[in-house]
Amino acid sequence: MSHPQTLYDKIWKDHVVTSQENGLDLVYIDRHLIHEVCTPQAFDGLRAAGRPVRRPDCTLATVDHNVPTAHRGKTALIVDPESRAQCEAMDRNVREFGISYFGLQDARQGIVHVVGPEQGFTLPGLTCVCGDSHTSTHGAFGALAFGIGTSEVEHVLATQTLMQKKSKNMRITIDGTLPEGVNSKDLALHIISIIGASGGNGCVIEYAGSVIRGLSMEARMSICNMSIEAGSRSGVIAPDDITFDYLRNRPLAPRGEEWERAVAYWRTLKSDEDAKFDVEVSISASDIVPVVTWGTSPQDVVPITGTVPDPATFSDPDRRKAAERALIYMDLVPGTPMANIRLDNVFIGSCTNGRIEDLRAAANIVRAAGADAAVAAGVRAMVVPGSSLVKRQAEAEGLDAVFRRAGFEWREAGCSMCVGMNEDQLAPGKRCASTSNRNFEGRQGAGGRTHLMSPSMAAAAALRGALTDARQFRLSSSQAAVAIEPLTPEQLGVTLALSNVISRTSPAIHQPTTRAPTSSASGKVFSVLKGIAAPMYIENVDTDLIIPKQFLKTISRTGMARGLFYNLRNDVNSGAAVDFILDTAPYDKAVILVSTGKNFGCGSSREHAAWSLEDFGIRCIVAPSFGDIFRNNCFQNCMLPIELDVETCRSLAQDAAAGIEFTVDLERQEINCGDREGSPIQFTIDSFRRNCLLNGYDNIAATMQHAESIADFERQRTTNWPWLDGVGYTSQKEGKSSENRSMDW
Ligand SMILES: CC(C)[C@H](C(=O)O)[C@@H](O)C(=O)O
Ligand code: SF4
Repeated sequence: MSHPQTLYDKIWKDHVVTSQENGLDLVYIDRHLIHEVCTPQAFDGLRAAGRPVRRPDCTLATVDHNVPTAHRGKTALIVDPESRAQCEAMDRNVREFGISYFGLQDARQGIVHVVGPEQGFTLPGLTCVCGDSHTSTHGAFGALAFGIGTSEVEHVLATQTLMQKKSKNMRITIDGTLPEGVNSKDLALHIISIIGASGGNGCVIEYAGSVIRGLSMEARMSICNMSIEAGSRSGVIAPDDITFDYLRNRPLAPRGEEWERAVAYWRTLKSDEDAKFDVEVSISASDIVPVVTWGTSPQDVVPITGTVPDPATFSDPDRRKAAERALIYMDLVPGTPMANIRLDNVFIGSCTNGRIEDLRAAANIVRAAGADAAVAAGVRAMVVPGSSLVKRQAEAEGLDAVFRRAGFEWREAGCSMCVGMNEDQLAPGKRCASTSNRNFEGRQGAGGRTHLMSPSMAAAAALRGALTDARQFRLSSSQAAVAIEPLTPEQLGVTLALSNVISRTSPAIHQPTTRAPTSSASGKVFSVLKGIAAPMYIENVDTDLIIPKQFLKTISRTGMARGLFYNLRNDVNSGAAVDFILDTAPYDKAVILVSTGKNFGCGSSREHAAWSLEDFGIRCIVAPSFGDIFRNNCFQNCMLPIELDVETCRSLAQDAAAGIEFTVDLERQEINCGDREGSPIQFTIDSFRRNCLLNGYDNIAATMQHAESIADFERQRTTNWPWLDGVGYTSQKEGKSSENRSMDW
């Protein structure tokens, strides 16, 4: 009998193109979603090396982070020049490389993680990546979906594969019944508060149990979306009839006989009864209440009926320090009842909670508050649908009217104030109730203060002008929501307004030339690094803190040192430099960073974090643990992330604080400094990564040595899962050849 397997094991096994002796696997990628922030440099890389996109039929593009939400003009009308340049780069790249694209004026445009499922691009059993950390969202379909950095985006565009190390298996089982007024966002935040923001490091989380089985697809997406905030690479939920019902007739889902075949396969995608998980967590649903965050990490969760915690009560010293810092940033005093905290802004939207069910939940609170319900005086409340189709659906149901009547702004689709890369930013010192996923320092705007919560809680907060228990607002039967007519498949594909059809073409596979691994174009290698190390004592240093959003709006890879730790180095209001270790001698020449706090580089997949450190001169980071995507991004840039236990990191930080010079020797895998000579600290790096760094290999060329195996895998894939090939949008606009047709449908 074969070894019992988890769902993750099964998907992984089905996608291994070839296994390396060093424990890494070359994994085939079925679906690649792309957006404008993390791709310009990847396309430039392809162009420079003369490489094509291998599978345009498996790639789908949209614009979301930089788009205005006040209007829907052409790309050329985007006011901010950097935002415009990123969107224009996307317009150009999709055209040049022949990729299906939902541009700014397309009726299907939206946040990449809303668009993929909406179109049936996301399916069970597949591997899905995107240069975005919340790619974990797509795991709700029983897919293995994870975020990657820009170099890996380029790798996938060129090879349709990634060299990956398999993660551990973690299962979180939620049984029982969710109490009334408690929803999937409360559940997601509750989970993170229990396992912590680094609780899922190195793992893929499978969500299981009766509560998960009872959730809608949209609720499951919200939960998988937040997996990254628990430090895990991905979340996954076994597909079932709820999944299949959601997908049936979506524009890119298989049809007819192929649908039947797909469903039969999808039904096998579940963990075997006695499969072993490396980590198991059980949660009782009845323990969960409506929650909000009080601090600057998504793990800082408290019931809305509770009070701001006192850091002195935290036994873990690092946690205590982090809490003290968070309370200063959030301008909160321990013991303050959460429901007494007044607000300036409310943001309802994002890839966590910008779907139709989220907007219905928020609108139901407004309806329940009565005909003269109104946003509290002095509060600015925005509703930003996750996609243009969600917006259209909400308008068909009259939700926009409910919001507008009460004084909410009804906007166009995009990421908006979740990250503030467009005009929608939280002003310094302002406090926002937000349905997004990150309450990091400066996340919604430099100096802004974010409280995370569910859509119903955010709507209730908008009406009261303070954090509020949404259970106060109950719909009477006469106020119950009107009958809901979902958009038809035709509307989802927008075939009436736009003459695109979905066609199954035999996939055009574009092969890059096979080359032996050569030194990377940059010529960078890593062997021995000597120099000053700077200590850092913050837990969960997120990549927003390493480099804030305004520095992601570039289309180049260079000149990013200016953005490094920008909000720690500069006063939020005046922009003037403040004391910061990296601006103080001798640390202004640091080549190594030693973090005593775990989970360094958590959060966003922005490779800009690695680029900015490197541009500053830092090529090695030592920490007790790393965010998975950040760690990979370091390797891609010939930088060395070294994981050591907390005690060793603390002791190295002491040496760093004493200004002692360090030597990091990758060949020997050891760190020497001061009087450690003779008894160096040992570390381990897997042999593949080590070789790449020592020799400065071009990873894409290394992968293309397996060109034959990749082609074999693709042939087998066409036989086993034909629905994964060649499903794409084909423009049938008359008189336009595929070369010169507009991709901005
Ligand atoms: C811009 C992108 C890299 C980023 C992410 O990876 O998450 C963004 O979506 C975010 O939410 O911070
Ligand atoms: S987390 Fe926010 S910024 Fe990132 S993809 Fe989702 S909505 Fe966009």
